[in-house]
Amino acid sequence: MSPLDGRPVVTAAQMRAAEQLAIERGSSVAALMDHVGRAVAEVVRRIGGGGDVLVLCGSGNNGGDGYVAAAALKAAGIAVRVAASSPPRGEAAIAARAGWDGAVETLADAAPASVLVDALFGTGLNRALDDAVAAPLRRLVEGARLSVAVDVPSGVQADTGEVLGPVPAMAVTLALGAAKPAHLLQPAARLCGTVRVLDIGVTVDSDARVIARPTWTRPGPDSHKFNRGMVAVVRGRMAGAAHLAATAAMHAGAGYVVLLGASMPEAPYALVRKPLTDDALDDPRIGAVVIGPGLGRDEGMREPLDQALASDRPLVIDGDALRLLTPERIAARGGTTILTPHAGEFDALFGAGDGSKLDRARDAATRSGAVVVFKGPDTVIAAPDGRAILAGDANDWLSTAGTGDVLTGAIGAALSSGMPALDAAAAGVWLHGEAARRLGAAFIADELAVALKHARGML
Ligand SMILES: NC(=O)C1=CN([C@@H]2O[C@H](COP(=O)(O)OP(=O)(O)OC[C@H]3O[C@@H](n4cnc5c(N)ncnc54)[C@H](OP(=O)(O)O)[C@@H]3O)[C@@H](O)[C@H]2O)[C@@H](O)CC1
Ligand SMILES: Nc1ncnc2c1ncn2[C@@H]1O[C@H](COP(=O)(O)OP(=O)(O)O)[C@@H](O)[C@H]1O
Ligand SMILES: [K+]
Repeated sequence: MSPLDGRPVVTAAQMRAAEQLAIERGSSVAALMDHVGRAVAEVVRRIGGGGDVLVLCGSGNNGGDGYVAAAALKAAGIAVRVAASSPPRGEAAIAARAGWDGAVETLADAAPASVLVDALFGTGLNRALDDAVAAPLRRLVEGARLSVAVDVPSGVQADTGEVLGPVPAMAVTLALGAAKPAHLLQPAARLCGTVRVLDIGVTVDSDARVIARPTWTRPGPDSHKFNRGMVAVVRGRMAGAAHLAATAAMHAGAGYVVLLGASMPEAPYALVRKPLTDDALDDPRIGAVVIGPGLGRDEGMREPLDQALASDRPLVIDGDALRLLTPERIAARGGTTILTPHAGEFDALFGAGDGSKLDRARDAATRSGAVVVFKGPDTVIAAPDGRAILAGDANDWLSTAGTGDVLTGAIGAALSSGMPALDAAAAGVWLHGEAARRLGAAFIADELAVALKHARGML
């Protein structure tokens, strides 16, 4: 469990609005900066192991935080130096600089220290780092035993997770007041190291949150196979993919899983096999229909897809099925739908588009009226009402064939248990991520499908 779990995720503009509200209620930029700088100093003192500290300060308020932190560290008896990229500009940052009574070195001349604090640029970064900043930053991070970024690593675009230039990876990032998208979205998230949210005395709220351990009830004395959740998986051209999704649904805890479009009994015998008929899809006990894994993109596959869309059952649509649809067609369906595209499927369905992965997922959810699980090394789950859930730090070993099919099955199991669509999508993503974390390295999708049961057992 990460300390970020369930925390709000805010953009730079939302953070500025929250800060503005705090200011209207009697605080000031200077007071907030003082609070932040002292809080940063306290963390650096605790994790710095008594080593000497070098604080790098930029021209904006991020730099202001750095000057306050340096003064507080010095007052606490720590050996600390400051180097700046350029002089402070805003009123609060100028006042913070005035509160630092030591020398200010240039970045080019500064020697490394055992602890580096990066307070060059935060949410105000508006262009790539110059070489004159990027090169010394890299040298000083490489020369430090521990590197700590204030708010975001300098060079990272807080809202989009883009990395503007050759930005070095930090060991720790202290997110001020709330997580920002860059703490979860790649490629920036990898450069943040361990992220901790520092309380800065500002109340933030957001309709975007970090994924958290789901609430997913365990079977009880009243449970039977149908009320645990019944999942129907539609088989297509590549039977293995539907099989993986079905196995995943079973190990995610569904009570009854049926593979539609298959008839011969074969192991696992717990998986029921039936022909795909309208009747089979309209079984009112079905809590989720899963279609798409290995379906095939040829015209012949439109018929089973049409059958699934016409059913009034909650639907999880993945893989090839996404290539045969349009957002308008999905929206016209009504009812509960979850889409699980990877980047290629997303672009094909919704267009390449601008904006962050979070913006694009939200836009896709609005257009399709569906919950969209935009997968990848980071996963963004968005609902048509604007709510979003971000999952970072996935196990990169998930980048192997069939793991998406496993995710689809896990989401199907959660949806069939009666969870609302956004919660079900998040529960599936969490379970999938946790199973992958437990498996470690070089696992295959078949093992991942089985390992879901260990993650499910934790809930
Ligand atoms: N608001 C508040 O109440 C509080 C905010 N807080 C803190 O403030 C941070 C946000 O501060 P901020 O908005 O001043 O922006 P910041 O990230 O310091 O840098 C912007 C400056 O850098 C410049 N610049 C940009 N890109 C550049 C580049 N590549 N290379 C070179 N220069 C570049 C740009 O100037 P320009 O050159 O564009 O005129 C601008 O002057 C936030 O992350 C948090 O740490 C806390 O103290 C709590 C209270
Ligand atoms: N580094 C990574 N690269 C690609 N996918 C990743 C990575 N880390 C995690 N994943 C996850 O692995 C799964 C891959 O799904 P997908 O691309 O649909 O595979 P398949 O179609 O073979 O089943 C998704 O859940 C995705 O979020
Ligand atoms: K920074």
